[in-house]
Amino acid sequence: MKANLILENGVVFSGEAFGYLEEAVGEVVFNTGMTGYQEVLTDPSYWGQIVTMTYPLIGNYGVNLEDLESKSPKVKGFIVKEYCKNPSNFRAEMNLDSYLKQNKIIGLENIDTRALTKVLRNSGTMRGVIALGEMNKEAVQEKIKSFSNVDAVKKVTAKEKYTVDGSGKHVALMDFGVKENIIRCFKERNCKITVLPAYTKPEEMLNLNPDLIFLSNGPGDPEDLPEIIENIKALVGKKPIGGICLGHQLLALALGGSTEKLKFGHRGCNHPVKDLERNRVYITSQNHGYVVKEMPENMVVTHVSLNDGFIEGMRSIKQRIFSVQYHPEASPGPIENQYLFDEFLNL
Ligand SMILES: NC(=O)CC[C@H](N)C(=O)O
Repeated sequence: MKANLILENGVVFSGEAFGYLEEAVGEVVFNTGMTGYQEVLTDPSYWGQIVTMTYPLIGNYGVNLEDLESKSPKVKGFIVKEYCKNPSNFRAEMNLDSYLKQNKIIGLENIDTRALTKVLRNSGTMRGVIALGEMNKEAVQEKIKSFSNVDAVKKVTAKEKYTVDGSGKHVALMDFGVKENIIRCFKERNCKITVLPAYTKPEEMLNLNPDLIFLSNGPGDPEDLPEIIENIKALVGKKPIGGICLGHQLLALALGGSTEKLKFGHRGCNHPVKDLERNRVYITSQNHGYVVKEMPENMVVTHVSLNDGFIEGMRSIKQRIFSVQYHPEASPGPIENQYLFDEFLNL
């Protein structure tokens, strides 16, 4: 079925719909990973976003039900140059089309994803609509204007607290839309993990008497979460705190720093980052549209992006706080950054 991606600035890309045939509106972003589409689809940080992959053939190893970062796909729509109809892999349980159909997510193929990516890089991330058939300009603008992602964290956080058993250190993990592999990485280190809903009060966190408070990744703009920022302020100095991505941004805001929106974000598994403490460069997995702009007082920068120089990590030895903007848990991407989970636990 013919379908169009219509961007906020009026640019239209025509292709064919696959997956679940229902119109979608969201923020259009690109991911430069060559592989890892299952992990991208199910990463809750993509809530509210239509993701386009720059790699031209997606779906060739199919979909299994093991490599998921949450129970279901979280993207609003998925755009590819070509999706593979006949995957070949011993773990494949279905193809991408069936997976998207089952989960009510629209796909769009035969799009010149390189041209689309160039538009987003030149003009910046913008909202867009995947429309089935024609849609007039007014209707598009109407849909785009009414789109909001401020409640994203509420939609993806755990509804209730739950525990993952372990005999080692106790991690109280605030779930803003946590990726499963973060939990797996703590599990591999024998941790007991208590996963708590995003709006859990600081007293309840402290009553657990954890060894580490951990702030997860998650969707949306960190500045849309003032109540959570206040809750984090009440935890600072009382327990060691670690954070990844949204967790890192919220920590920066709670400590008096600021964040800003990047022109087109960092999304992919091939982003070079320099660890300034080790004087080494690592290739990292990333998915962020916001970044820490002004550092909080008393925090030092530990990691920087070698693509554009933005802050990728920060630490306070005195307050036992350490957080990174990128994804040391990988999934998808290189696993060489998982040493940071030991650093979180060393806090
Ligand atoms: N992966 C994340 O936690 C993303 C954080 C935030 N939503 C951003 O886009 O910057």
